[in-house]
Amino acid sequence: MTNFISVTNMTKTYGAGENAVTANKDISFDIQKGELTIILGASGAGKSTLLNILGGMDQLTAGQVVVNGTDLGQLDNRALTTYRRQQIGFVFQFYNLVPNLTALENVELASEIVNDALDPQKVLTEVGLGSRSQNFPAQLSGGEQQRVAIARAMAKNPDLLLADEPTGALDYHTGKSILQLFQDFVRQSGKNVIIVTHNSMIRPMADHVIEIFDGQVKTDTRNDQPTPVADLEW
Ligand SMILES: Nc1ncnc2c1ncn2[C@@H]1O[C@H](COP(=O)(O)OP(=O)(O)OP(=O)(O)O)[C@@H](O)[C@H]1O
Repeated sequence: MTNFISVTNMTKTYGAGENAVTANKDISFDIQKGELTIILGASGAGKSTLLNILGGMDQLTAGQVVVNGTDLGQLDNRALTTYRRQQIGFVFQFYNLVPNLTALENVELASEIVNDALDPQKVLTEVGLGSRSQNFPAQLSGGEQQRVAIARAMAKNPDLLLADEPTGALDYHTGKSILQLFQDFVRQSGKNVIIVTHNSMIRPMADHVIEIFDGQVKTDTRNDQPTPVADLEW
């Protein structure tokens, strides 16, 4: 197995002097190719900070982060932008769709900025929204909007899909169907998904769970036999 991601003694501090906040402290872990990884932790533990660094949205303060052979600490802003564009798909808690564009146009927006994009209509069909492509976000339920957001992230054909509390605004059953989509995507594409959550009940669905407490790695556990989302109850 090859390491797809290596994080070594990574520290992220916001601000300076008396006001400095160290959100990630000396974090180390590896992630293998094709893994569904869950980063687990309470509010304020430093999960989003870690995800933002992996996604090139923020720069680390110390240590090393290598994603798919790219040493993120060595990239200037311009190179980080290219990295974000070409290699990363993001899914957020509140979907972040453009309200005056249709579902299809929202997905096209992402596919247009990369070289090897997938067909937007096809991807919408894959997430179960093939017949809703002409609807605007306000005409879709929360779960459907999140499916559009996932289609938008997947259409870029990224090596790494990052999701920050993707079911945080959804009810139990809708949330479960969204998690199923991520698990299917990993199994079918062999690509990597990292889900950040505070919900420890979903940990059995992952291949790998990294628990963050107070900015540090508390536990790092691999799961040889992850549970299909359909069999999970919480
Ligand atoms: N841009 C920033 N400037 C200053 N402090 C920040 C910034 N971003 C995060 N922090 C601080 O870093 C710490 C970790 O925040 P982070 O958002 O990573 O936690 P989290 O585990 O994702 O929490 P939540 O689940 O509530 O989003 C917090 O104390 C937060 O206030």
